[in-house]
Amino acid sequence: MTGDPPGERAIAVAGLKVWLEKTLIVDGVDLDVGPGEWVTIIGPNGAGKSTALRAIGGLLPFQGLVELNGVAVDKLQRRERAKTVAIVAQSPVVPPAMRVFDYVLLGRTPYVPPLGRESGADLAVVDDVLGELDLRRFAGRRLDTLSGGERQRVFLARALAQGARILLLDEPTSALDIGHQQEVLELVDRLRAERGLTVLATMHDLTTAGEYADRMVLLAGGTVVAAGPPREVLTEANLAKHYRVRVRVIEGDHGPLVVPVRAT
Ligand SMILES: Nc1ncnc2c1ncn2[C@@H]1O[C@H](COP(=O)(O)OP(=O)(O)OP(=O)(O)O)[C@@H](O)[C@H]1O
Repeated sequence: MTGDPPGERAIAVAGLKVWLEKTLIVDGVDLDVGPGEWVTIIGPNGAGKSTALRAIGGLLPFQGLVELNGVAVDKLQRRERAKTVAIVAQSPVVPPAMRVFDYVLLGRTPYVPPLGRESGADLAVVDDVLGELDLRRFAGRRLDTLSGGERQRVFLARALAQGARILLLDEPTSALDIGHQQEVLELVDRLRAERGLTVLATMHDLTTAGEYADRMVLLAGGTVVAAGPPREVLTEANLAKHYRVRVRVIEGDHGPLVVPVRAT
């Protein structure tokens, strides 16, 4: 249950084009994500996944339509946008000496009045989020003393403290071992259910991506070349064509298992 009106789309993208340094990187992408849904964008290196995600989050200029909860992202003021959508970047730049609590508190910036300070309510939100993500014991620790998995949870905590219902995750598990990958993805999935979050992610591990996504979008050369439930996207033919690899796709308990096989 998300509390959203039925039939609404949390994210609607049509004809999205993004140029970087005069090069067309995202070339006419269409995609929709329903409230409470988890959609994952996959595709080979350089396909344009991060660029598309950043444009959808309003961080890059683009051509085409991007609506978040029915409002064009480029029409949202910065603060309103931050209350609507939270982005966890692939490798967020963090001040290394900053303490975990202060970093997560940055998520409350859109709620702090100009020239004002965070309220007691903001501090309480941060404390709640730290509790929910099992991070209270790290509240006073410097960010540069955390392990990769702990740091990834802190990035998520900051995004959650923002109070946005749409979460954009750019390779949320790339630096993590399989145990921590699972931990972070389970956490996102639980929060999605409990808070009615909508998730649009990019991921490289195809089997894991397929286990958590309701639907997938395969991007290659800046365009959508396949979209649908994991079973329809993660096919041997699609992966051979767009990743130039030989794989076996085996039916697993929670979706297709993608196993690379030697060419010779
Ligand atoms: N500032 C830039 N100027 C020109 N080209 C850029 C710029 N930034 C990125 N690119 C190019 O845009 C293309 C898409 O990059 P993007 O990071 O969106 O791909 P990706 O699918 O997320 O890749 P990866 O899986 O490697 O993270 C790449 O070829 C990259 O070199």
